[in-house]
Amino acid sequence: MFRIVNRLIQWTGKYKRRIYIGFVYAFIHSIFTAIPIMLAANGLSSVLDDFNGVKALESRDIWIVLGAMILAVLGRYLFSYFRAITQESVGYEATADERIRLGDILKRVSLGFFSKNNMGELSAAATTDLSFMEMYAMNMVNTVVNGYITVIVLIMFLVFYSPMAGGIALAGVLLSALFLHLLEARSHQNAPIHQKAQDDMVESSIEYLRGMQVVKAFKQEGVSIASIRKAYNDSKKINIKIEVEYMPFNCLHLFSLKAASIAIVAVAALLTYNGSMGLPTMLMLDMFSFMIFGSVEAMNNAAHVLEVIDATLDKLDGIEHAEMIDKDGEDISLQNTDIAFHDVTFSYDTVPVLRNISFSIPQGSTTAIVGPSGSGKTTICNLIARFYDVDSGEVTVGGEDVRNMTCDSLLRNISMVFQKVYLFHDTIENNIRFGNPSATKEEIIEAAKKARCHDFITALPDGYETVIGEGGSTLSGGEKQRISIARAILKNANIVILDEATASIDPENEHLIQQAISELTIGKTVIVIAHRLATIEHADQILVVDQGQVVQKGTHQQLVQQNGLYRRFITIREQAEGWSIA
Ligand SMILES: Nc1ncnc2c1ncn2[C@@H]1O[C@H](COP(=O)(O)OP(=O)(O)OP(=O)(O)O)[C@@H](O)[C@H]1O
Repeated sequence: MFRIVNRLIQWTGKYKRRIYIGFVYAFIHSIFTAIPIMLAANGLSSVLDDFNGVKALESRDIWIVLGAMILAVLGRYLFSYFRAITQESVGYEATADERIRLGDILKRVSLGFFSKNNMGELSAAATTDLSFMEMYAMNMVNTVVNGYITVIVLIMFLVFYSPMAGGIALAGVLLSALFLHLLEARSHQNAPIHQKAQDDMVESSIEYLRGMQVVKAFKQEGVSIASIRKAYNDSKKINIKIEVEYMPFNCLHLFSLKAASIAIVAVAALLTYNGSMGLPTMLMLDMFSFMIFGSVEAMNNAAHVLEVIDATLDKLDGIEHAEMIDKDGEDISLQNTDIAFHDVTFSYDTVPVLRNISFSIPQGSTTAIVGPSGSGKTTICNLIARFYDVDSGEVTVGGEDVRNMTCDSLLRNISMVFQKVYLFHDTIENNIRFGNPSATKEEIIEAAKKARCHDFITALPDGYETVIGEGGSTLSGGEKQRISIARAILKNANIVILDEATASIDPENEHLIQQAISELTIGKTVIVIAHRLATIEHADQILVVDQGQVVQKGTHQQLVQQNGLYRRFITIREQAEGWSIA
């Protein structure tokens, strides 16, 4: 238990000093807890002396005892307050820092990390797991360390009056600690299972909500509900299993403390009966016996919670030690935006996706990448942005190997417009501002105008302040696309990577999107995964990709002369768009 508490304290990093100061306050608080009982016993002793005619009780003595008791009680609450304000907020502050740290790390790991790690697990780490830490971390430090500080201080007082009673109290605490240790061992096995059940619950809930449209369209509520129900059921089962398994240890832990209380009362009574202890001391020991273990009784709950915290810290450690793709990168300012692939080979796992690819894209030119689905077009774009690292060969931007650069310094130069637009659950203004956090409102409106979205935004009741539903669900596909282009226009990076929409958009929207893209790409180095004939035809260079290789390279005029994949591809597109090769 103390190992985990220590780990927890180390996790709080720069705040741990406040935790240690809190321990000192807890120690003083415990002394003030014992003092009123001693004073009450002293007062009672004086009353008895007066009653027995040994020494007359003076009113001054009564006032001194009463005053000291009031001061001790005030001292107790004061130090309890000091401890709380010093320690309690550490959990919230350390958790907030951890969330920011996780965000930074996740931004800098390879995208492969997200395929290898379960999304439910990652989401739970940043949400439910950290909320659990937020709520319980300091609570546990208080329960365990401050609890034992209180019990040790009270045992010391007890030993002062009766070594035997003190010995019994110590034996009770040690015995209860043994049962707690056994409970902890069980908990250690159950905590990861408990956490996995939690992660599965988060994962299936996210999956269910994400897939709601498909679920409804295919009337398959039953199928998706089955997996969510299984996750909830598993979580219920593990919680019941934990309760049942812990019951005997909980009982033994409490029994050993209660038995020690009773034994202290019995010993005190016996010593008083023998005449070796006065009545006031006996009453004081009785009072101690009822309150001494109060601070350690709740330790059984702490044992389990600490095991869950331990498993959570393991998980956070795993994320924190994830390899950052740019850990050796430097902040480099590019002199130009020429892009080149030199004999690049890449695989997501072991199966090669790109094989020995070489090409170059001069600054300011437009390159269209075409090819069948799954041929590797998106992968090429992902390598330019260094979402992954190549297996062999080299990708250079502005003559620099992208592996020499930090993600931030590389991505400063790149704007990406994805086919699948993601808008945050925030105002339209903030969604556009994402392209440049320091942009003024005027610059945002300017970008929105260029992206042809100003008119529809101002027609909304809250205009730029309109909060977009999660994933942009309150806007049409074309509107979302234009907002994402406004975001990229605002970023004003010199390289634009564009994944042209394949989904059919109505002609009016398509026209507006094309105008927005023209504004975005003026004077830039453009790489476009192209589907529209007009885009392909007007590109300065076309790369035809097939099965992970660049099989043809040239302008439209050059490639249509060749009897290759490009010609077949264009014929199919012409049929789809009703064109013919000139
Ligand atoms: N994250 C990933 N993990 C593993 N394999 C992947 C991943 N992304 C893509 N692939 C595989 O790599 C290959 C190339 O995919 P890529 O997305 O680059 O093709 P594409 O030409 O862009 O396809 P499309 O036109 O359908 O978008 C495909 O076989 C795909 O299944």
